[in-house]
Amino acid sequence: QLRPLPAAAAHGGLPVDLFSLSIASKLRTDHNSTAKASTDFGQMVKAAPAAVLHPSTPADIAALIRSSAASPAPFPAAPRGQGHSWRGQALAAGGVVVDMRALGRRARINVSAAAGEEPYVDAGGEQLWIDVLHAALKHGLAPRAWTDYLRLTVGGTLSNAGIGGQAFRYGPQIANVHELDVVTGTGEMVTCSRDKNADLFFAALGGLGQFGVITRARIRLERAPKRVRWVRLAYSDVVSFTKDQELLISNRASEAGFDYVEGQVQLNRSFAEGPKSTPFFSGGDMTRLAGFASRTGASAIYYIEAAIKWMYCWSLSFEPGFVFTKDVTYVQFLDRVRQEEQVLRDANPAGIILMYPMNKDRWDDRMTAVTAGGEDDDDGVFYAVGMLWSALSAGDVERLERQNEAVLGFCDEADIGCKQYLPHFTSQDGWRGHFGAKWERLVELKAKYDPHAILSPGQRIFASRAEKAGIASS
Ligand SMILES: Cc1cc2nc3c(=O)[nH]c(=O)nc-3n(C[C@H](O)[C@H](O)[C@H](O)COP(=O)(O)OP(=O)(O)OC[C@H]3O[C@@H](n4cnc5c(N)ncnc54)[C@H](O)[C@@H]3O)c2cc1C
Repeated sequence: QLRPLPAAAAHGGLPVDLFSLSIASKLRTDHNSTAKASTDFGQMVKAAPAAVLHPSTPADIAALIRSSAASPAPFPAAPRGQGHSWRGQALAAGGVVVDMRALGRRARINVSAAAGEEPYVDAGGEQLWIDVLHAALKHGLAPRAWTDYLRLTVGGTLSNAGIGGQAFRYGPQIANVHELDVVTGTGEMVTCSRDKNADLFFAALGGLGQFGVITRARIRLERAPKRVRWVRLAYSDVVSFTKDQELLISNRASEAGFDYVEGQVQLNRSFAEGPKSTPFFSGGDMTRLAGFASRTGASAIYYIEAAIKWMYCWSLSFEPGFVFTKDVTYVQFLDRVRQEEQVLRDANPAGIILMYPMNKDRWDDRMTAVTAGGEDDDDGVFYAVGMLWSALSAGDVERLERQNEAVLGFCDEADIGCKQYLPHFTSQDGWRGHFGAKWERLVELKAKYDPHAILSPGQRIFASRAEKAGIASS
């Protein structure tokens, strides 16, 4: 059952004059359109917008936002990419959801591969990473930093960070962007980069949609390998597993050809409950792994997943005989989660745990995204741990939420410097703690670029003027 998003629909509805603007024909108010924009991938919350905008150009988005900003009661507006959020981050209760994918009906991916110049791609914020990949590959090129799953939009992942197994080496996707076009919360269309309107550039990258709508990103490209060797190494103890992960992300190893390093934890019991084979592991491999798990009595089997351009001999401590390799095309490798997703959906497992080792120095601290660990951490390594649970039956959501809270509570008590990726808080104190030293700057930039708190209200970081008035009068 979907829960209504609390405290979000406090303003007085859309001003009628919005429908007299040039964008009127692009606003949909029918039930189908608003219902689709009322929830997201997580299906845990719902909040209906009054209308959905199908923009043809970034100027349409600017017109919408200007109209809100000029109204005596500004209404919320949220860009929606693929809606692959799960806490209502792309919803706009009573306001307008901007269906970014409508922009992509025009070809908005342009690759620049002039001889002697560093190649890049200009991609619309609404474009899917899989389409960016295919466009770049026509020139033998590809972006360097990926999410594991490619059917997410450029604007959606750049608003968070965009992490995957390449981040230890190249940083998250936000660290691989040269320039952005952004429509701010005052309806201005601004081009920004490290040298031009730099405060907006750094704010928007990892900015949870709070400072502007990203309508174009210039993304760094490099020559794409045709094939890669995809490797999985199995471990029965977590200490050897993490020691080897950290060895593989060290400079020495990455210079030796490792482009991608990720970890996966498979709970012992899931050998009985999970799929009998996967696109990577054959039925025979799974039987051997299940035997290994039961022989060692380990509560979990840990895999390092890596991609290398050539086979490399290294003093790793994986279980002898438990190295699995596959030679695949680069596209098969990057798009591997697509196939695995189907298998996992059919097998209906309760979830998977991923562990990505990261080098902190590949993250640019001027950007809004925050990372775990303190400045005094000597080794500069932190882990992104993804606990991807699915609720399969009634009561599961509450149970899983309690489980997540317990994990966060444990990290707190054990003083493990931990930050949420794709964060969710119900109070501003929670957000203040999340952003830490960046919070005051964030408040200043919000006042500059979205003074009426119009944008992406589903993140629930800043209250709109109407909400503040509601809070004051209640
Ligand atoms: C199956 C699945 C796999 C995933 N895999 C990964 C992964 O490997 N790595 C990773 O880092 N993350 C991953 N994620 C998380 C994902 O990156 C985020 O949920 C991301 O926001 C999804 O992009 P989207 O296009 O669906 O964004 P939406 O859910 O549509 O939007 C997310 C937020 O960004 C805002 N927004 C959307 N578009 C723009 C824009 N153009 N400009 C400014 N703000 C915008 C929205 O208003 C909202 O607040 C995954 C999520 C799912 C469901």
